[in-house]
Amino acid sequence: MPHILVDHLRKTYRISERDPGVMGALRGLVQRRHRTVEALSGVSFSLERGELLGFIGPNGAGKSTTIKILSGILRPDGGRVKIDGRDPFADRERHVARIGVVFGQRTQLWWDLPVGDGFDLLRDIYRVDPVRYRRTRDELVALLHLERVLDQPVRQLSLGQRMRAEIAAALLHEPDILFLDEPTIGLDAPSKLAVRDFVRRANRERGTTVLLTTHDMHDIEALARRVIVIGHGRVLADSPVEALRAQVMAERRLVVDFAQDAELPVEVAGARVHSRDGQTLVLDFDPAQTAAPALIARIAAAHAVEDIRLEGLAIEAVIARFYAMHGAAEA
Ligand SMILES: Nc1ncnc2c1ncn2[C@@H]1O[C@H](COP(=O)(O)OP(=O)(O)OP(=O)(O)O)[C@@H](O)[C@H]1O
Repeated sequence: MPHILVDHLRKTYRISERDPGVMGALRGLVQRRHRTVEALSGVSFSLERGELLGFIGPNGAGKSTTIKILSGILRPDGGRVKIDGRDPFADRERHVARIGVVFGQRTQLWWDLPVGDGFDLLRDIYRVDPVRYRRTRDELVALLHLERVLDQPVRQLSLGQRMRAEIAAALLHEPDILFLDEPTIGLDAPSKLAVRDFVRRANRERGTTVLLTTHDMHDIEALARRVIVIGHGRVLADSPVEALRAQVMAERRLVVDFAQDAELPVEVAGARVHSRDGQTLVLDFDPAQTAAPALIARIAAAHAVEDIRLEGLAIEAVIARFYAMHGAAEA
């Protein structure tokens, strides 16, 4: 059985609605109206031990709902989840002992307590053996550079310091699985790099299974080999990052800088003119139809050229195209 099995997961939220204004509020006291939002409409996937999965999708796609169900916080309305053979909601107590969860937007530490005291409380909550705890804590403190913040209350930390403390807190009990919901949100570049580096190491060196949701495609490029794209509560794609790129991106792009006095061609055989700006021409072409070396040679032979470069498409653009192809706009 896979480490994590998610089978036709469904979740619907019920939202109470009222008409605007005082009359609406009064009417709402007597008669409540409800609307339902289908957050997950049959999500299925599985993960083997030690995988690192990027879980992406536009706002409102159902990513956080999935993580809340996988971490035993929410009960699904339909479908099945098995993690290490356990049902996360029904078997919550044993389940939480084996997982670590980080929600980028929320803290699991105690706002007014110094970081180190919060760690000690978690040791007691998870009943971690004191010797193991000291070893793991010291290791995490060193790896995440937390030495200087251990005595500081959480509310005084910068966002980057807090996020590093949150990640340490999620790992103090040495879980096999880490759920990270937007762990790099709002962080500056060095803090993002530190978080990514740490997550990569936890996955590679400890074999921790990681499920990561993010809107930062650099996180995906740096960490995930496999991605699941979800939109409108459904899995739209489940594939290696490279396969997703290839599927969406049949075309490649060639940028040609012509010499100062050269006249730019109106058309180029085998390519489509995407744009022109001064002496620069941007061409799109299908590599299955036109070989890049032949195209470059043809242009260089016919024109005075200063520079030619082939561009890969940034993962952001790949994902944006993918959403557009599947009509997966923001919910
Ligand atoms: N507690 C809730 N009550 C009502 N509706 C909710 C609740 N939580 C989520 N939803 C709705 O369920 C849908 C899925 O939300 P979810 O938070 O899982 O999406 P997401 O992919 O994590 O989005 P984001 O990228 O914006 O964090 C959305 O339409 C959202 O408005």
